[in-house]
Amino acid sequence: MAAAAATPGFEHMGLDGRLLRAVAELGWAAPTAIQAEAIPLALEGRDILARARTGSGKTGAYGLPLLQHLLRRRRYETYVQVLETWLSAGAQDLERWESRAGPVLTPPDLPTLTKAHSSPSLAPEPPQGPTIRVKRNISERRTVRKIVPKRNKNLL
Ligand SMILES: Nc1ncnc2c1ncn2[C@@H]1O[C@H](COP(=O)(O)OP(=O)(O)OP(=O)(O)O)[C@@H](O)[C@H]1O
Repeated sequence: MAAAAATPGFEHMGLDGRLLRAVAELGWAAPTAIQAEAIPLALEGRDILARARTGSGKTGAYGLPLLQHLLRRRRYETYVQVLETWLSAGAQDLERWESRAGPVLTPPDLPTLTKAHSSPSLAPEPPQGPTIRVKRNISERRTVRKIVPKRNKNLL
């Protein structure tokens, strides 16, 4: 698709660097006419009704702003969306679901959502080691902790 004559490059549109790299990899040196008009307006959040002939680059005209919007979404929104997808899919096994969705959710050159391990595990508790009792002396201003192994509990 030929770019519009004298059209500034994609880099002047405020597109995310990752999209600029993708566009360069596609060999798109400059936006087509419909892209040059539509992308800046779409990035501003304006509603657009556009018409251009087939093969004129309309897909990029709406696709690039759409991708930019998705890339800029806050992590929390993405997290909620991932959870909703997971729940609606009815997957029983989070690990299996992640192994399927992981490559889609976190392409190698995008910032990743790291998995948190703070939730309680459903796996049976591992055998406990020696019991350690903690005694706090709350009568003092500073909390004093005494850690006394069970075998020395007679010291308490
Ligand atoms: N800025 C650009 N520079 C060079 N090539 C481009 C550019 N934008 C799109 N193209 C290429 O032009 C071709 C046609 O683009 P595209 O399919 O987006 O057009 P379209 O207007 O959406 O077509 P249709 O009306 O058939 O849906 C594709 O091969 C696409 O990769």
